[in-house]
Amino acid sequence: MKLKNPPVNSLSLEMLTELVINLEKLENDKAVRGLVLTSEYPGIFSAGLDLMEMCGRNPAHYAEYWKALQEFWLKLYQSSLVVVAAINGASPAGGCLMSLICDYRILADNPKYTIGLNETLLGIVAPFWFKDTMVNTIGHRASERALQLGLLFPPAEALQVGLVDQVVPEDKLQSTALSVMAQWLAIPDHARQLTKTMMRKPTVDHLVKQRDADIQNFVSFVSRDSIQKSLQMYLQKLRQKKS
Ligand SMILES: CCCCCCCCCCCC/C=C/CC(=O)SCCNC(=O)CCNC(=O)[C@H](O)C(C)(C)COP(=O)(O)OP(=O)(O)OC[C@H]1O[C@@H](n2cnc3c(N)ncnc32)[C@H](O)[C@@H]1OP(=O)(O)O
Repeated sequence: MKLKNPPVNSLSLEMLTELVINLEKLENDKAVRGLVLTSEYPGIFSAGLDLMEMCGRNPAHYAEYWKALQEFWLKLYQSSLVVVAAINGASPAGGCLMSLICDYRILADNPKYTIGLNETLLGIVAPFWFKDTMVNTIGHRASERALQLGLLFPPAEALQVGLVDQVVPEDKLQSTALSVMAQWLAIPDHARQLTKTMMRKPTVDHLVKQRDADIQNFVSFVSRDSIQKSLQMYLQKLRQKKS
């Protein structure tokens, strides 16, 4: 599955909705057992959540957006398919989250392709289920440091901390993803799927139990004037970077 939402594959409401529909289709197709997630645009895997969905909108929109993000996370995290992320570009915040919910992550070796949950740099806070997903991957101490500092790791550091499973030359990314997929598909589906469910259930239950409260938290947090100002300033900085 190729992410395709120019210019930076930000996770807009429309993109999240399409991703969920496509995932459902693949899950229901008996001929499909695995999925490689990559970007149509080498250089950018995904810029994460679409900041335009979080700026200057009304509470009903924020609630709808957050619910769609939760839905996407729940679908992909619980997918019965083998999901391999072939990360061919920068992967900040929601882009990193999307990689973390796959079963295996391969990052192309390019110093520009940084990955991490950098929310604090925007003056916002990674919600508990982003944090849980990261802790499940790299452990508590490394997550605490990475989350507080909003670290974006270049490939060698991402590998060292365990945020990705493999770093490979850019031209070997897709072939490596296919050989990793073959290795995972050699395991009987039912045994692998039950194991995945068992490993992920506590994290899934944590969100499912608090879904509505989490939406309310997001809506009231993002509606604050101070948060709106931080997000606007961040967007301005991104735009000024060009000039
Ligand atoms: C008690 C505690 C209570 C806690 C309650 C918690 C409640 C929840 C809190 C809220 C949590 C919200 C979580 C958010 C997670 C996120 O994902 S936020 C998004 C973070 N993303 C980023 O920081 C990435 C920003 N982008 C970049 O760094 C770069 O764009 C790039 C490296 C991806 C690509 O660089 P480059 O190729 O040079 O492109 P640019 O010129 O920078 O960008 C082109 C174009 O795209 C726009 N853009 C970039 N990113 C985004 C984005 N994420 N959303 C929307 N738009 C984006 C950028 O502004 C440019 O636009 P223009 O062409 O200038 O118009």
